[in-house]
Amino acid sequence: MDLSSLARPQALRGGSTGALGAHAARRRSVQLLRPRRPTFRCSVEAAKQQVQGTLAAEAEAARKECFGVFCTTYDLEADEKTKSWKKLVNVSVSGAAGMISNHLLFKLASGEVFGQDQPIALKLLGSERSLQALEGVAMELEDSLYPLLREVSIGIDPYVIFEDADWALLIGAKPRGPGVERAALLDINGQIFAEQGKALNAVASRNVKVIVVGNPCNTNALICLKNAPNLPAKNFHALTRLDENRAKCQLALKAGVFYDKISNMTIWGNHSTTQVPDFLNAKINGRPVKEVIKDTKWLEEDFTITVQKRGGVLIQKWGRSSAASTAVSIVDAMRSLVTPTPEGDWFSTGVYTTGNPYGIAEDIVFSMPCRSKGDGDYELVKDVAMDDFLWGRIKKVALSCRNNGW
Ligand SMILES: NC(=O)C1=CN([C@@H]2O[C@H](COP(=O)(O)OP(=O)(O)OC[C@H]3O[C@@H](n4cnc5c(N)ncnc54)[C@H](OP(=O)(O)O)[C@@H]3O)[C@@H](O)[C@H]2O)C=CC1
Ligand SMILES: O=C([O-])CC(=O)C(=O)O
Repeated sequence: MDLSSLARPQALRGGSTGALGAHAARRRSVQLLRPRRPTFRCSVEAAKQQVQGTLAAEAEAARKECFGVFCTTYDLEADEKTKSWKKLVNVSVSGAAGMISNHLLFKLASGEVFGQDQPIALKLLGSERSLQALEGVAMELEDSLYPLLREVSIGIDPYVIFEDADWALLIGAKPRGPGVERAALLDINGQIFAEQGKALNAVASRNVKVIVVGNPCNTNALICLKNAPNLPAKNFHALTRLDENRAKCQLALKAGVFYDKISNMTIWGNHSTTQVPDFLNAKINGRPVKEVIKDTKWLEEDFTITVQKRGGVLIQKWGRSSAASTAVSIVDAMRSLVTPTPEGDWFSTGVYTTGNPYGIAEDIVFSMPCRSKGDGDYELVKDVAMDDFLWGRIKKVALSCRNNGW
C-alpha cells in the first residue's frame, strides 16, 4: 500500500469554498507574539500608520481565531507567580469534541502531564459537524479557570490548528461499535491521517511529537508519518498504553497485589486482538511474573485474551468505546516521554520499527518497550528476554501488521 498517495478527502481540499481557502484570513493569537517586520520604505509617518494597521488587522484576525477569555493578552514574565514558568507549549488535539478529548483536555489544562510550571496552549480541531460542540468544549475550559491554560483556539482546518504544534494528539476518527473489529475502520479513518500527516509536515514544529489514538492506530500512525516526510518518523507514536495499563491491572488482580506493584509490562505489536502482552519480562514486586503466577495456562490463554479483547467487552457493556481510561493512558504516554523512566522499568508505545534490535519487520509501526530521559525522545530497551512462545506470537503479530496493515 502506498500510504502517502492516499487522496485528501473532499471536505479538506483547498479552493474558494474549501477550508484551505478560508484559513489564509484566520490567524491565531500566538502570532501576535511575533509581529511581522514591515517590508515597505516611505515616510516615517506612513510607515507608523502601516505598522499600526498591520498589527490591528492581526489583532482583529487573532481575536476570531482564539476563543473567549483566551483572547486576553498576558505577560507571564510580568507576574511574580508566573515569571519562572517555562515557555508555552502548543498542544493540538483532533477530535476535540469527542468523548476521549472530553476527559483529556481538562487533564492537560490542569498540569497533569507537563507539571505546574508549564503554561499550555490548546488548539482544538473539529469539523463542520462538531464546530458548535467545540465551542461548548472551549466554554467549559474557560469556566474551569485553569491557571496554566493560557490560550485556546478552535477550528476545522488542520493547517491552522497544527501550526507550531509541539504535540499533536490525533484522536478524531470514527470509533467502532459492538461486534466490529478496529481494522474495519481503516477505510474511513485512513484518509483522515493522510491529510493530517500532510498538515503536520507543512506547519507543525519540526520536533513535534505525534500520538495517534484513532483506530486502527498503528496503521493510522504509519499513514500519518508516511505523509510527513520532513518530520522525524521516530516522533510518531500509536497509543498502546491503554493495553499496557489493562495488562497491569489483570496481573495485579490475579496475583492479589495492588497494580502499582507491576512493572516492565510490554505490549508487543498493535492495538488489536493480535497484540502480545508480555508476561515473560513483566515483574510483580520486582520478581518475574512466572515466579509469582504459576498458572501458565492462565498466562498464555486467559490473561492474553482478556487484554486483547478488553476494548470489545467494554463496548458491549457501555455501548461505546473506552473514553476516560483512554484519556488517562494518553496522559501516561505523554508523561512517560517528558519524565525520566524509573530505573530498571520501561513503558510500551507503538513506534516506527526501522532499526529495531529485535528482528521485527522494518517499516511498520509496532509497540515495543521503551525508555525515556524525559526529553520527549525515547530509546528501545535492548535487554529483554525472549523465548519461543513470546517470539512466535511477536512474529505472528508482525506478519499481520506487515500484510494487513494492522
Ligand atoms: N488507541 C486506543 O487505545 C484507543 C483508541 N480509540 C479510538 O479513538 C477514536 C476516538 O474515540 P472517541 O473520542 O471515543 O470517539 P467520539 O465518537 O466521541 O469522537 C470522535 C471524533 O472523531 C471525529 N470523526 C472523524 N471522522 C468521523 C466519522 N466518520 N464518524 C464519527 N466521528 C468522526 C469526530 O469529530 P469531528 O466531527 O470534529 O471530526 C468525533 O467527534 C476512535 O477511533 C476510537 O476507536 C478509542 C479508545 C482507545
Ligand atoms: O475497542 C475499541 O474500539 C476502542 C479501543 O481501542 C479500546 O478500548 O481499546
